[in-house]
Amino acid sequence: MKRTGPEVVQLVTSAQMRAIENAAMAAGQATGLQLMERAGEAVAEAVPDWPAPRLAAILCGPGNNGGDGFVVARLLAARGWQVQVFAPGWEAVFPELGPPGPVRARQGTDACTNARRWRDEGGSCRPLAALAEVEAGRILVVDALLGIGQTRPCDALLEPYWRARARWDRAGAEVRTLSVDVPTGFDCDSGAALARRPFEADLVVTFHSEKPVHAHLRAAGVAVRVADIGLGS
Ligand SMILES: NC(=O)C1=CN([C@@H]2O[C@H](COP(=O)(O)OP(=O)(O)OC[C@H]3O[C@@H](n4cnc5c(N)ncnc54)[C@H](OP(=O)(O)O)[C@@H]3O)[C@@H](O)[C@H]2O)[C@@H](O)CC1
Ligand SMILES: [K+]
Repeated sequence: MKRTGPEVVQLVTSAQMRAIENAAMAAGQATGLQLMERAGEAVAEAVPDWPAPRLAAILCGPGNNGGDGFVVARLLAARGWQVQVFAPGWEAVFPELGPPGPVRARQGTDACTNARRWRDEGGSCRPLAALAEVEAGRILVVDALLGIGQTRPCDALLEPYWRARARWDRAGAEVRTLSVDVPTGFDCDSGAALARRPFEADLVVTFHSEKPVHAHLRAAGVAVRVADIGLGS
């Protein structure tokens, strides 16, 4: 019997990932918007085809990780999913979110372009606190709150999710969880927790290469999928 050694995975840090993306964009290989679209497509492809009724609760943060989430929202809605987007910091694009809070999305980004596209195609957003109103049923939670850009504690962003999750679990809801790139609450490069209770993903879809955090997650039994978004090897 042929013996095989442990799988060797090439890990890429957040800074290396940004350099790879910037080099591809500078070389005209892809625009940031195209990379974001491919990232969102890869996540949407990883979503299981659940029978209806099924709700995708998509949590979109203020940066480009949130931008990936808006792409996923659009693609899942086109696939017939009921979609609700919860988007802290996006009050400038979605007035229904009410007055601005402490988290603010930056304007003029690729994430902003995708937030506007979601709005222009008829999508709306709700504040994170409204997660508590989601009826317990078959729920897919897509965590696009924070990705490789997270460097500081984020308990305030996760608290509404954990409160809603406790209620869903008590009511016997069928909940699955998917994180875009990096589960919210983890430092990408050290794998250290940035929250008392980081997001717990059944599946993480990351792009181009695994980052150090993914080795920690895989060791803990989390499924990690690496998607090719056309950045070369
Ligand atoms: N072309 C590309 O680059 C591609 C990127 N892609 C995707 O982009 C992701 C990286 O995007 P990113 O760099 O915008 O970082 P991200 O993780 O969204 O967070 C930064 C934002 O969050 C904020 N923030 C941070 N901590 C916070 C906290 N505790 N609580 C509250 N807010 C907090 C922070 O705010 P600030 O620090 O400015 O106050 C900033 O606004 C990457 O993971 C991948 O998913 C793909 O589409 C492929 C192409
Ligand atoms: K995430």
